[in-house]
Amino acid sequence: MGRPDPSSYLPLYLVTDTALCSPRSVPEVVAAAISGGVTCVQVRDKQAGGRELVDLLVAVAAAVDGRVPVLVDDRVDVFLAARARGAQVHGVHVGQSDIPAALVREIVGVDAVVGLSAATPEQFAVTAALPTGTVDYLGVGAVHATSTKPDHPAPLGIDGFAHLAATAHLPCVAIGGISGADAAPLRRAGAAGIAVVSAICAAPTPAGAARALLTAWNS
Ligand SMILES: Cc1ncc(COP(=O)(O)OP(=O)(O)O)c(N)n1
Ligand SMILES: Cc1ncsc1CCOP(=O)(O)O
Ligand SMILES: [Mg+2]
Repeated sequence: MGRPDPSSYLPLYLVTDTALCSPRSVPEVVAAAISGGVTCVQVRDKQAGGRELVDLLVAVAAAVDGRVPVLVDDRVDVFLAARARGAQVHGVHVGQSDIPAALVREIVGVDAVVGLSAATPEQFAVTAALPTGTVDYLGVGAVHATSTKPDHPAPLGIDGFAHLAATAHLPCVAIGGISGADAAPLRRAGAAGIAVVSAICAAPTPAGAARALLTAWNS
Protein backbone atom coordinates (compact mmCIF):
# COMPACT_ATOMS: atom_id res chain seq x y z
CA MET A 1 0.00 0.00 0.00
CA GLY A 2 2.15 2.90 1.24
CA ARG A 3 1.20 6.41 2.23
CA PRO A 4 0.34 9.08 -0.34
CA ASP A 5 2.95 11.74 -1.14
CA PRO A 6 2.16 14.89 0.90
CA SER A 7 2.76 17.07 -2.17
CA SER A 8 -0.34 15.44 -3.70
CA TYR A 9 -2.75 16.18 -0.84
CA LEU A 10 -1.47 19.28 0.98
CA PRO A 11 -2.16 22.05 -1.60
CA LEU A 12 -5.77 22.73 -0.52
CA TYR A 13 -6.55 21.06 2.78
CA LEU A 14 -10.08 21.36 4.18
CA VAL A 15 -10.62 21.06 7.96
CA THR A 16 -14.31 20.71 8.73
CA ASP A 17 -16.34 22.53 11.37
CA THR A 18 -19.83 21.16 11.85
CA ALA A 19 -21.32 24.40 13.17
CA LEU A 20 -19.85 26.47 10.35
CA CYS A 21 -21.23 24.03 7.75
CA SER A 22 -24.73 24.24 9.25
CA PRO A 23 -27.52 24.13 8.11
CA ARG A 24 -25.76 22.05 5.47
CA SER A 25 -24.38 18.69 6.56
CA VAL A 26 -20.63 18.19 6.77
CA PRO A 27 -20.60 15.44 4.08
CA GLU A 28 -22.61 17.74 1.80
CA VAL A 29 -20.10 20.58 2.20
CA VAL A 30 -17.18 18.17 1.79
CA ALA A 31 -18.60 16.72 -1.44
CA ALA A 32 -19.05 20.23 -2.85
CA ALA A 33 -15.55 21.26 -1.75
CA ILE A 34 -14.01 18.24 -3.45
CA SER A 35 -15.81 19.09 -6.67
CA GLY A 36 -14.10 22.51 -6.32
CA GLY A 37 -10.67 20.94 -5.99
CA VAL A 38 -9.95 20.30 -2.30
CA THR A 39 -7.06 17.84 -2.01
CA CYS A 40 -7.47 16.57 1.56
CA VAL A 41 -10.20 16.53 4.21
CA GLN A 42 -9.78 16.50 7.98
CA VAL A 43 -12.84 15.94 10.15
CA ARG A 44 -12.64 18.22 13.21
CA ASP A 45 -15.51 18.57 15.65
CA LYS A 46 -14.68 19.53 19.21
CA GLN A 47 -18.28 19.18 20.38
CA ALA A 48 -18.90 15.64 19.14
CA GLY A 49 -18.57 12.63 21.42
CA GLY A 50 -16.67 9.56 20.25
CA ARG A 51 -19.72 7.75 18.88
CA GLU A 52 -20.95 10.81 17.01
CA LEU A 53 -17.49 11.51 15.62
CA VAL A 54 -17.10 7.95 14.30
CA ASP A 55 -20.46 8.29 12.53
CA LEU A 56 -19.41 11.65 11.09
CA LEU A 57 -16.03 10.35 9.92
CA VAL A 58 -17.65 7.32 8.26
CA ALA A 59 -20.21 9.57 6.53
CA VAL A 60 -17.52 11.97 5.30
CA ALA A 61 -15.40 9.06 4.04
CA ALA A 62 -18.42 7.76 2.12
CA ALA A 63 -18.94 11.20 0.55
CA VAL A 64 -15.25 11.44 -0.37
CA ASP A 65 -15.27 7.90 -1.80
CA GLY A 66 -11.48 7.59 -1.97
CA ARG A 67 -10.92 10.72 -4.09
CA VAL A 68 -8.68 12.44 -1.51
CA PRO A 69 -7.23 11.41 1.87
CA VAL A 70 -9.57 11.67 4.86
CA LEU A 71 -8.08 12.37 8.30
CA VAL A 72 -9.53 12.98 11.73
CA ASP A 73 -8.39 15.61 14.22
CA ASP A 74 -6.92 14.41 17.54
CA ARG A 75 -8.72 11.08 17.85
CA VAL A 76 -6.68 7.96 17.14
CA ASP A 77 -9.46 5.83 18.63
CA VAL A 78 -12.01 7.34 16.25
CA PHE A 79 -9.70 6.69 13.28
CA LEU A 80 -9.34 3.03 14.30
CA ALA A 81 -13.07 2.66 14.87
CA ALA A 82 -13.95 4.13 11.46
CA ARG A 83 -11.38 1.88 9.81
CA ALA A 84 -12.84 -1.11 11.65
CA ARG A 85 -16.22 -0.16 10.19
CA GLY A 86 -14.71 -0.41 6.72
CA ALA A 87 -14.50 3.32 5.99
CA GLN A 88 -11.81 4.65 3.65
CA VAL A 89 -9.95 6.76 6.21
CA HIS A 90 -6.29 7.61 5.88
CA GLY A 91 -4.93 9.12 9.05
CA VAL A 92 -4.89 11.39 12.07
CA HIS A 93 -3.77 14.96 12.73
CA VAL A 94 -2.52 15.52 16.26
CA GLY A 95 -1.52 18.62 18.20
CA GLN A 96 1.13 19.29 20.80
CA SER A 97 -1.09 18.22 23.68
CA ASP A 98 -2.56 15.15 22.01
CA ILE A 99 -1.12 11.60 22.04
CA PRO A 100 2.59 11.92 21.05
CA ALA A 101 3.20 11.49 17.33
CA ALA A 102 5.60 8.56 17.80
CA LEU A 103 2.93 6.66 19.72
CA VAL A 104 0.30 7.58 17.14
CA ARG A 105 2.54 6.14 14.43
CA GLU A 106 2.92 2.89 16.40
CA ILE A 107 -0.84 2.63 16.82
CA VAL A 108 -1.99 3.51 13.30
CA GLY A 109 0.75 1.67 11.40
CA VAL A 110 2.97 2.57 8.48
CA ASP A 111 0.19 2.96 5.91
CA ALA A 112 -1.63 5.78 7.71
CA VAL A 113 -0.93 9.49 7.40
CA VAL A 114 0.15 11.27 10.60
CA GLY A 115 0.07 15.08 10.70
CA LEU A 116 1.39 17.15 13.60
CA SER A 117 0.85 20.79 14.62
CA ALA A 118 3.98 22.88 15.24
CA ALA A 119 4.18 26.62 15.82
CA THR A 120 7.50 27.43 17.54
CA PRO A 121 11.21 26.83 16.83
CA GLU A 122 11.28 24.48 19.87
CA GLN A 123 8.42 22.38 18.51
CA PHE A 124 10.12 22.24 15.10
CA ALA A 125 13.36 21.07 16.74
CA VAL A 126 11.58 18.29 18.67
CA THR A 127 9.83 17.19 15.49
CA ALA A 128 13.10 17.15 13.53
CA ALA A 129 14.50 14.70 16.09
CA LEU A 130 11.74 12.13 15.50
CA PRO A 131 12.65 9.04 13.48
CA THR A 132 12.07 9.46 9.74
CA GLY A 133 8.58 8.39 8.78
CA THR A 134 6.98 9.20 12.12
CA VAL A 135 5.20 12.31 10.85
CA ASP A 136 4.20 13.05 7.25
CA TYR A 137 3.62 16.81 7.41
CA LEU A 138 3.40 19.73 9.82
CA GLY A 139 0.34 21.94 10.30
CA VAL A 140 1.82 25.38 11.00
CA GLY A 141 -0.17 28.26 12.45
CA ALA A 142 -2.05 30.20 13.28
CA VAL A 143 -0.82 32.38 10.42
CA HIS A 144 -3.48 34.97 11.28
CA ALA A 145 -5.75 35.32 14.31
CA THR A 146 -8.96 33.37 13.86
CA SER A 147 -12.13 32.85 15.86
CA THR A 148 -12.40 29.28 14.55
CA LYS A 149 -9.82 28.15 17.12
CA PRO A 150 -10.00 30.52 20.09
CA ASP A 151 -7.00 28.83 21.78
CA HIS A 152 -4.67 29.14 18.80
CA PRO A 153 -1.00 30.02 19.37
CA ALA A 154 0.18 33.61 18.76
CA PRO A 155 -0.28 34.50 15.08
CA LEU A 156 2.90 34.03 13.04
CA GLY A 157 2.12 36.25 10.09
CA ILE A 158 3.47 35.28 6.67
CA ASP A 159 7.04 36.20 7.68
CA GLY A 160 6.88 34.14 10.85
CA PHE A 161 5.59 31.21 8.84
CA ALA A 162 8.44 31.64 6.33
CA HIS A 163 11.08 31.64 9.08
CA LEU A 164 9.73 28.42 10.57
CA ALA A 165 9.17 26.68 7.22
CA ALA A 166 12.77 27.43 6.23
CA THR A 167 13.96 25.25 9.13
CA ALA A 168 11.50 22.40 8.53
CA HIS A 169 12.48 18.86 7.62
CA LEU A 170 8.90 18.10 6.61
CA PRO A 171 6.35 19.73 4.29
CA CYS A 172 4.40 22.49 6.04
CA VAL A 173 0.73 23.29 5.49
CA ALA A 174 -0.23 26.79 6.66
CA ILE A 175 -3.38 27.24 8.76
CA GLY A 176 -5.24 30.01 10.55
CA GLY A 177 -7.30 32.84 9.09
CA ILE A 178 -6.25 32.01 5.55
CA SER A 179 -8.01 33.56 2.57
CA GLY A 180 -7.27 33.54 -1.14
CA ALA A 181 -5.08 36.63 -0.74
CA ASP A 182 -2.67 34.60 1.40
CA ALA A 183 -2.24 31.70 -0.99
CA ALA A 184 0.50 33.06 -3.27
CA PRO A 185 2.50 34.74 -0.45
CA LEU A 186 2.37 31.54 1.60
CA ARG A 187 3.49 29.47 -1.36
CA ARG A 188 6.44 31.84 -1.84
CA ALA A 189 7.09 31.51 1.91
CA GLY A 190 7.61 27.77 1.48
CA ALA A 191 4.17 26.33 2.25
CA ALA A 192 3.32 22.97 0.71
CA GLY A 193 -0.33 23.96 0.97
CA ILE A 194 -3.02 25.96 2.74
CA ALA A 195 -5.47 24.54 5.27
CA VAL A 196 -8.78 26.32 5.75
CA VAL A 197 -11.91 25.94 7.85
CA SER A 198 -14.21 28.97 7.58
CA ALA A 199 -13.12 30.00 4.07
CA ILE A 200 -14.90 26.88 2.78
CA CYS A 201 -17.25 25.67 5.56
CA ALA A 202 -18.89 29.09 6.00
CA ALA A 203 -18.89 29.98 2.30
CA PRO A 204 -22.26 30.32 0.52
CA THR A 205 -20.90 28.02 -2.20
CA PRO A 206 -18.16 25.70 -0.87
CA ALA A 207 -17.34 24.46 -4.38
CA GLY A 208 -16.80 28.01 -5.64
CA ALA A 209 -14.77 28.92 -2.57
CA ALA A 210 -12.53 25.88 -3.03
CA ARG A 211 -12.09 26.65 -6.73
CA ALA A 212 -11.09 30.25 -5.98
CA LEU A 213 -8.58 29.15 -3.30
CA LEU A 214 -7.03 26.59 -5.63
CA THR A 215 -6.79 29.14 -8.43
CA ALA A 216 -5.08 31.55 -6.03
CA TRP A 217 -2.69 28.78 -4.91
CA ASN A 218 -1.80 27.94 -8.51
CA SER A 219 -1.50 31.55 -9.65
C1 LIG B 1 -3.71 20.87 9.18
C2 LIG B 1 -3.90 21.22 10.61
N1 LIG B 1 -2.98 21.97 11.22
C3 LIG B 1 -3.13 22.31 12.52
C4 LIG B 1 -4.25 21.87 13.22
C5 LIG B 1 -4.42 22.20 14.67
O1 LIG B 1 -4.39 21.00 15.41
P1 LIG B 1 -4.28 21.04 17.02
O2 LIG B 1 -3.02 21.75 17.35
O3 LIG B 1 -4.43 19.66 17.50
O4 LIG B 1 -5.50 21.92 17.43
P2 LIG B 1 -7.01 21.48 17.27
O5 LIG B 1 -7.33 21.44 15.81
O6 LIG B 1 -7.15 20.10 17.88
O7 LIG B 1 -7.79 22.52 17.99
C6 LIG B 1 -5.17 21.06 12.57
N2 LIG B 1 -6.25 20.57 13.19
N3 LIG B 1 -4.98 20.74 11.26
C1 LIG C 1 -7.53 24.27 13.49
C2 LIG C 1 -6.67 25.47 13.54
N1 LIG C 1 -5.37 25.38 13.96
C3 LIG C 1 -4.74 26.55 13.94
S1 LIG C 1 -5.74 27.81 13.42
C4 LIG C 1 -7.04 26.74 13.18
C5 LIG C 1 -8.38 27.15 12.70
C6 LIG C 1 -8.35 27.68 11.30
O1 LIG C 1 -9.63 28.04 10.91
P1 LIG C 1 -9.93 29.21 9.86
O2 LIG C 1 -9.44 28.73 8.54
O3 LIG C 1 -11.43 29.37 9.90
O4 LIG C 1 -9.23 30.43 10.34
MG1 LIG D 1 -5.67 18.67 18.39
